[in-house]
Amino acid sequence: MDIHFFKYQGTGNDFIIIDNRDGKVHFSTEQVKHMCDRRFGIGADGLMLLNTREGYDFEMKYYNADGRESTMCGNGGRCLVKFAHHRGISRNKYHFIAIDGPHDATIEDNRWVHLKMKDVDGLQHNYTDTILNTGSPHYVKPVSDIRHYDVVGEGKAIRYNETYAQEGINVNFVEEQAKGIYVRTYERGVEDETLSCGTGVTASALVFAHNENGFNRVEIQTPGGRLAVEFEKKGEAQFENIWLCGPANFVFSGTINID
Ligand SMILES: N[C@@H](CCC[C@H](N)C(=O)O)C(=O)O
Repeated sequence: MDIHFFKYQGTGNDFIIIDNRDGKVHFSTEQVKHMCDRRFGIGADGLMLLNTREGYDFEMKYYNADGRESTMCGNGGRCLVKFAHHRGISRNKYHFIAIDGPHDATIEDNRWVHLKMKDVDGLQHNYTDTILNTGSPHYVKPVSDIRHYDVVGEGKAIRYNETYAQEGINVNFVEEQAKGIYVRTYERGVEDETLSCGTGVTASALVFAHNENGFNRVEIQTPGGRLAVEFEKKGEAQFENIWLCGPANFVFSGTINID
């Protein structure tokens, strides 16, 4: 079977996207894993289907590079909005459905995509570390000298410890900078460091705000580029009106045979 695909990236978190508005595509875990493979396939951190859904502009279906359907992907959501726009779904404000519920999004000056994330209520603490869910589960750990930090080794140790081994967790390492925070993420389902993780930088920004009262916009630097997270802090561990903002770009398109 030949599959026509589009490749997008948001701050270096890269995705294969397929327009499945005719509902013809149903992939197995092995097929998704093969397409995401960087040597034998197209190469990507994840794959998304743009499906139709009554009452919404579209439905987002997301798979990790390991081939399994997963929870919300923030950078993926931003890329899918740009893709929808490029495919002629033109809106001032997009309203789509993902696995964690409805999302709104806008495209600013044809460049940055602003994506509204689900409300967050409840942070768990483990000494200086914080665990929270921003659509996907995240572990946030403050570190120093982040550019030389062993993200893969330390990320794996947390992701595979006995608390998280079964369900998995994404692990974010965060260092405060003169302006905002620097975040590096070990991603579940990719089982490696990615250049950026949208739900991860959202989680890190909320933790940063949680520790440092008063912020409502956090500037974020990741290895793949710059993002920002805006939000309203409603209570000690309650956040609403959370927006993940950053670039999302088309890279290339093509056809792959997956027989
Ligand atoms: N890259 C993503 C997160 C994708 C889901 C994650 N790997 C998981 O399984 O929880 C993002 O930008 O949020």
